[in-house]
Amino acid sequence: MPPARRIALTVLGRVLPSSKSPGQDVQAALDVALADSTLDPRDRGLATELVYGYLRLCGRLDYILAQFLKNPAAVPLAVRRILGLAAYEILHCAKVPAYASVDWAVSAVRKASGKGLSGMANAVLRRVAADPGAFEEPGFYRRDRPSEVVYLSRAFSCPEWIVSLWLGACGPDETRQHLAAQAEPAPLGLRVNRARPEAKALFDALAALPGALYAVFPTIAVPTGTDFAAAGLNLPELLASGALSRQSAAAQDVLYRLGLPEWPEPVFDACAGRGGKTLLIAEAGKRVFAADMHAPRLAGLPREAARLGLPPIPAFRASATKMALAAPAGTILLDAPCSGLGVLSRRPDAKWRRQPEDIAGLIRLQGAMLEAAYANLAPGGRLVYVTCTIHPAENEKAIDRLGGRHRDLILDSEAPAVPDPVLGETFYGAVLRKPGSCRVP
Ligand SMILES: C[S@@+](CC[C@H](N)C(=O)[O-])C[C@H]1O[C@@H](n2cnc3c(N)ncnc32)[C@H](O)[C@@H]1O
Repeated sequence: MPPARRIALTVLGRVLPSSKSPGQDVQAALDVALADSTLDPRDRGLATELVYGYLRLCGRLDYILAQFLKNPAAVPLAVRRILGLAAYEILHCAKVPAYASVDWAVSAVRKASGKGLSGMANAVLRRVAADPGAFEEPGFYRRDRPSEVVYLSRAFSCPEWIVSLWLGACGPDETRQHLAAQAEPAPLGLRVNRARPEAKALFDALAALPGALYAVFPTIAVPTGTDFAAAGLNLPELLASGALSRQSAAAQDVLYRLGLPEWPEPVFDACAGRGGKTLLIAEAGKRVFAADMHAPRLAGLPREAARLGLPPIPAFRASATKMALAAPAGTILLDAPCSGLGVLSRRPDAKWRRQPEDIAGLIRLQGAMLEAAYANLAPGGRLVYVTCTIHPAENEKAIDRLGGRHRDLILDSEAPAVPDPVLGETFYGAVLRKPGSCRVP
């Protein structure tokens, strides 16, 4: 089997949940598989595209293939995955000729399960390749007159429980926008290091890239696959020198929508993870310190601060549910662990790995964090709550519950979890205030 497909199938086997495993995080599984391999850069790119593309669309691909199989349930899982990956290539990888996808997949099926199924694989994939336009027709997914939830789930490759949740929470129009966004690749988000003197010139050059989707200083979004070299920009060098960082544009945008420049200092980023938002806040000229429950996630922060030419950022391991700040913070940022349903275009594994029963535990954790943060907030201080999900119980209702317990809490502003057709990702945020005036040093 060609190496990029072999790696992609191995990674998918580790990421998608099974009776034996809840499935691994896609980027972690891909990093391990690529580190073990000797793939050239082109094949690494292809393996990455196949893994992410398949995860985005596998619900829809399974449905398509099932229409051409006599008894889909009888086809072994390994064979279904090979067919699904080849169907993804045929329908979505313009650079790979369909005959090449059919060839490798038929040989792989023969190797995995014998000659009988390879004939079936050949026939099915040729039928998929014969009329790709048929799968763009809504009627293809409605032949048996399914419910709206089942139809949307098939056509947009999204589990039924998420479709139902969104229909109930935001109605049919917004649901379709969220569904369309999660079925497309997320753009490449970039953050210009505004602490650098050349920041404005670099921003202007990036904003002028053909196809640039979003450019509001210091944030840029461009389609994946944008040719930076053609515009005279050396992306690896700009990243290595600290002039630029990769960061989802929607993740940056939510902080500005929540009034970042006005947040009182110092800012305590209590769920800093690898420090994406911590570093943005530091680049914006704010004093910031950071914590996370998982120490290894914080390990790269000193290196990142040095890359960006920032002073060292104090960081420590701590649970935000047991916050005990020695000195009060002007702003406490809770970029809370959540179900991630707003960033499925970037993390498509989450829709297959998350289960509806996970939500109750997340709501409890978010509630405990909000409670602890509010208790640690100085009078006049801000509590900024952010999630990357589209789930009212983790968003507005989490704030309502906190407000129900603390009648003095003031809701300063809110960034609702509405669809973003340009950036393809949805964040929620709220800025809460404790009465009084902020007198933090
Ligand atoms: C949404 S991610 C943060 C992403 C990060 N702020 C960024 O911009 O890159 C949520 C983070 O919460 C952390 N976390 C989970 N439970 C926690 C807890 N009880 N206390 C503090 N952090 C926690 C996770 O380790 C994870 O890094």
